[in-house]
Amino acid sequence: MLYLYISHISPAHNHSLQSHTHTLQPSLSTMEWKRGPIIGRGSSATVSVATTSSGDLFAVKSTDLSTSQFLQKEQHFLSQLSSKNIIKYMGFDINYHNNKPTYNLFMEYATGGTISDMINKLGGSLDECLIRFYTHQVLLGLDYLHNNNIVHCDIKCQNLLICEEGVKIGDLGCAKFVENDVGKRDFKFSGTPVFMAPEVARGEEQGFPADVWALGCSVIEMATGFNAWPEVNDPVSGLYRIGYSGEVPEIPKCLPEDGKDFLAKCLKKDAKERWIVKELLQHPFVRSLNLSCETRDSPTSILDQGFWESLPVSDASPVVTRVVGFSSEGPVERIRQLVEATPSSSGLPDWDDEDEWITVRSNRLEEMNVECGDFMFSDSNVDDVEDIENLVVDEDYMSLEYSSSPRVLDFDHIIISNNKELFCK
Ligand SMILES: Nc1ncnc2c1ncn2[C@@H]1O[C@H](COP(=O)(O)OP(=O)(O)OP(=O)(O)O)[C@@H](O)[C@H]1O
Repeated sequence: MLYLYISHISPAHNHSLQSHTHTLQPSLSTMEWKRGPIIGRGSSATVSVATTSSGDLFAVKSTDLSTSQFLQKEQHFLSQLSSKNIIKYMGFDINYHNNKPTYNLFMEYATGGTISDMINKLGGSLDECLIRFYTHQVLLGLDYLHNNNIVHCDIKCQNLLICEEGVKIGDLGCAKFVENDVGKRDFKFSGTPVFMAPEVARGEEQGFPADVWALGCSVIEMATGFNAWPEVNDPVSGLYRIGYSGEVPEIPKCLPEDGKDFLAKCLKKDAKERWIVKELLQHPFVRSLNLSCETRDSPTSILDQGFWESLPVSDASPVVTRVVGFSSEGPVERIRQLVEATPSSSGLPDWDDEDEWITVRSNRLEEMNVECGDFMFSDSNVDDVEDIENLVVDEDYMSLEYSSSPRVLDFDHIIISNNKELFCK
């Protein structure tokens, strides 16, 4: 395995948590933890890998306390859920980061990144078998949520996380209990415009069928590498088109017949005609998974070693962003409000300005050699690393090959993922 994370923690910026710890889970509430490199950014928060003092990795999703309503909502939902297809909750706390009160949500670290990352890694689209497999896993997660009366409201490949046991649904910041909307004229709706179902774009309702539509859009992204409405450039015209044009997204020709049929069932314009998750779980597209895929040589299972190689850190802001609105205004005013609710106005801190982290992923550092106490990098992109104190590496790093002229670096503290400390200067 080839993950490599280097955190650059100068003594002045060492944010082990001592203050305001309110975690629900004793495992993290009583332990210090250390924030590592940023592994993802969304419109409402920044996600970093983190490590406990015993070297266990987890993910921490953080934002300013003052703008943490989505994160607190996510905590509320995640803390009540337990499913192998929903990202596992591990607690939360509030601490000071850059002298600002910061809300941190702890969850399991999805070592494989997101399905979006996987699409990029595999050259812009996924193999048919992988699509079947991932779709099945997402359906299982949705089935669990819907059985618990929860609509996710923001299903998209960027929120589908690849863990060792399979795909798990993440980012429950937009989720809601469905009965809360019954009879309300001013229900809140949220999500990402190009994944929104027509009834959501029109501000009518956002129930279980909206998650099914978004799953259909996600399958299109898995198959083509593009969102379901590739010609849509801005959310205003996008929401008009989705809500009022009567069009449905184009079904990718590259999908097999059962895949096309599956999508047709997900992308019914009329929410009442759309198949529900339980029906889709019986659809041949996901039912035939084992028959058609098990014997293939290609890496169709996420358990294949190759799939666990490092994925690039997602630097780009999301292509399409989360929006929130109310249905009581007319569509024009509502859509205008949605556009104004883009990340730049979300209050998300500019974590780019932080200087305490250097993020290095293994795909930039494959040429590396390890000697006792020293690490050598041949990657000229690694700059300003003299003060690195802490290195977290997964197993097997010793087998990495080194070539070309290396730079030699010293580290004070080295941890590998099986919790053994190897070398200390
Ligand atoms: N548990 C995790 N393990 C690994 N990576 C994660 C995890 N959670 C989130 N990420 C990464 O961080 C990114 C942002 O996370 P998330 O979507 O939860 O943030 P957000 O602010 O709620 O985003 P959105 O723009 O959808 O509202 C994800 O796309 C993913 O790349």
